[in-house]
Amino acid sequence: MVRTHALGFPRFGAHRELKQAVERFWKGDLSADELLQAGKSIRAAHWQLQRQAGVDLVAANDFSYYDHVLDASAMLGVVPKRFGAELRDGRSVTLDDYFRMARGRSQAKSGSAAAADVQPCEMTKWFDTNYHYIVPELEESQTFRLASTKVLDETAEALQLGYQVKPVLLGPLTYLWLSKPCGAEFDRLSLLPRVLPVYEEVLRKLDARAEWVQLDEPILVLDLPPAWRAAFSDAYRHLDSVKRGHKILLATYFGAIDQNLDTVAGMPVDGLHVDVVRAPQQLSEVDAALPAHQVLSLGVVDGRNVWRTDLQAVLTAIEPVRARRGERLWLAPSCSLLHAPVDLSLETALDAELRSWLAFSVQKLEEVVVLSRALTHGREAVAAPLEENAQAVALRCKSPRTCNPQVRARLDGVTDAMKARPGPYAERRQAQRESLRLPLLPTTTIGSFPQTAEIRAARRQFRAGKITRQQYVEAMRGEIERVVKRQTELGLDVLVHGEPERNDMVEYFGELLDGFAFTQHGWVQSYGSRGVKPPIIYGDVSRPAAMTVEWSRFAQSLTDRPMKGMLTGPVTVLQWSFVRDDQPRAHTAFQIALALRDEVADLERAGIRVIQIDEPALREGVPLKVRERDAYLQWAVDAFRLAAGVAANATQIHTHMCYAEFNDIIEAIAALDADAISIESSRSRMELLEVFQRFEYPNEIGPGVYDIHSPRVPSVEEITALVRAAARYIPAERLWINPDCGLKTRGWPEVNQALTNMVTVAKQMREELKSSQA
Ligand code: MET
Ligand SMILES: [Zn+2]
Repeated sequence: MVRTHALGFPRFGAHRELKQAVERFWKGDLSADELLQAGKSIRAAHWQLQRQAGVDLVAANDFSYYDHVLDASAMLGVVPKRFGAELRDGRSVTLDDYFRMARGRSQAKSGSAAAADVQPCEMTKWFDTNYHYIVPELEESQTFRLASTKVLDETAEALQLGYQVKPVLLGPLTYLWLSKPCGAEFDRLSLLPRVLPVYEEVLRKLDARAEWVQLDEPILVLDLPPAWRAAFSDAYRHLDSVKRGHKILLATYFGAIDQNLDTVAGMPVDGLHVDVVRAPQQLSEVDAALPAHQVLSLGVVDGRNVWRTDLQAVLTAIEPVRARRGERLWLAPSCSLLHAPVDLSLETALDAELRSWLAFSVQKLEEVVVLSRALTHGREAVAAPLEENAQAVALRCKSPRTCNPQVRARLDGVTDAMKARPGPYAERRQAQRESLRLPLLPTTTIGSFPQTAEIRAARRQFRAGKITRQQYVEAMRGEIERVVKRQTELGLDVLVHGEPERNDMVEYFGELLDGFAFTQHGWVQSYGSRGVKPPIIYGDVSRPAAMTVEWSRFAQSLTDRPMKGMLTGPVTVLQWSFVRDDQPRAHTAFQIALALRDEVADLERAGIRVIQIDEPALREGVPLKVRERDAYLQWAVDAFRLAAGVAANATQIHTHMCYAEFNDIIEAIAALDADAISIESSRSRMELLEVFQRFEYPNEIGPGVYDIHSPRVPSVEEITALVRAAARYIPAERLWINPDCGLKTRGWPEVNQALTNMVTVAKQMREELKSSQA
């Protein structure tokens, strides 16, 4: 028999039951007991779904009330000082401690410590996914102790319900790698000997009926420093020597093990899981290197995307492995299904053809089970499902809906000249000065203004057919008028229309482009209780009609000041969607770029003189492997340039980036050749300034001076200090003053105050500069 298992299942629930429960708990509408009860029934439901799909081993401890890395911190007793000293020695981490670390507060019981605000732990992206984890903060003198029994409890729970269960833990090396030092830098690897005893204790206490324990070490697909590689062997040798009865499955995913293979193959673990969707080339290598007595678990179904697997192709690739390895071959999705929606059968609005191309978590597990039966009993044993699968795969391949000959022809005709503006920056700058007549240190915002309850209500009513399109458009125009008037009163220099008509910066464009589909329930967790519903790009992308021009034209008609057109860039649209897997990502990015290029041209024709193309996701697309980075940056930059290249010299192209550190890709950012960039900096101020010290950014730049992730209003003094600091590295003639990001999540009172302060600073500094020049 070829065993099947899941590395992890989505936690949210198909109807986001967990999100609702957790948020009600935070509000105080649910007690801790009720929340725990909700968690229990969600876990039971998910195990049930896995069993129904036919999987042999279900996962436990893949569930989380917020984040699995935070769960690991709780297990190891890693609680930074500011969350309470008494936690350091002795007591277990409670639900309140846990949520305070995650978000600065727990339940809103007024007056209690749980409600008091404290600086939460930082959040950052989990490898190259859109999932954000809570970064562990470690001290050089850090001690560890078993401070949460979650993994033991959830394993017991699954056993009690009669499941064959495989508890999942974040591995010790990956845990240390993902952490950051609190305070001075030190070698996190030095903490390994202190972490291991807690893992040891967990292994000792885990119910022996859970035969296999999965330890996730995704850092094994990174280019690891030699010391880390060496530490792996030591750590796992140690765990192997202390474990009693359990077997360890070491799980890697998101890429090839590459140069870490020698290390991995020599480790005394009982099994290894590898991702052969992202890295099919490693299959034969790993199979050859791994000793025959070890289990090889192959991740053959894409855990990161929504397409059905070509089952026959997979079988052809893995049948030889089965012949060699026998019972010691296992099958699973490539990684945890955390990154995939739950169940396709809930999608009743998708057309039948498109649906037949897709597989969500439940369907992916069913695919794994069919593959296992084919290997165990021969392909004939599953002839019907294989045939049905082959037909769907073939139909998708042939479907005219995936291929638009005009788009392909246009892509073939793209020239280098199309990826460059007509003139160099110096020439453009001159032309733009004459056309825009902006003051020194111009002020602007990033695009969105608060999405008020009225705006959201109007959109809901329109979608539900309760108001007409005309009424909806009138409501949005009213909002645009208000926002333009407000900006004029505030004295901003380059205005925006406020994006009231956009629910989401990618969805808005996806809905207006051909080649995109949308789901009703295709949620994936983004962080904590937040989810996103990424569009599905299934076909060649084209733009049937202008997408933003009427809104921008209307907004510009209300003012003499320049109105910024506002587009989402090709790489961001790509990154935040489920992308087709039947052509290179770069091709899809270029198709989106061509559609945006037409939009840029149309905006220009409509009299828009400043156009911003947002690329907040440019950084997160950077591949995990160093050797793949240049190729990515090349096409990502090219896609942006293809979209922007059509603009005349006098049209000012802006871009915007946030959500990440940009130090290591600053050259690529400069290569975008945008006339101006606004970039998040108020949270990572020092780092950004360091970059400017090292690298002279050639065009105009607006480092954010207002942290829009917080309700705090920055004072005139704070903003002044930030602008002065930036002016040390960037000549004032090339400096803009703007917030970190869009204002859509903020409230009007704070926005009014913060922007008033921002404009005050700009005016004061202009006077200062004038008198110093005089
Ligand atoms: C995540 S970047 C957001 C940019 C967008 N223009 C906005 O202002 O909301
Ligand atoms: Zn942003």
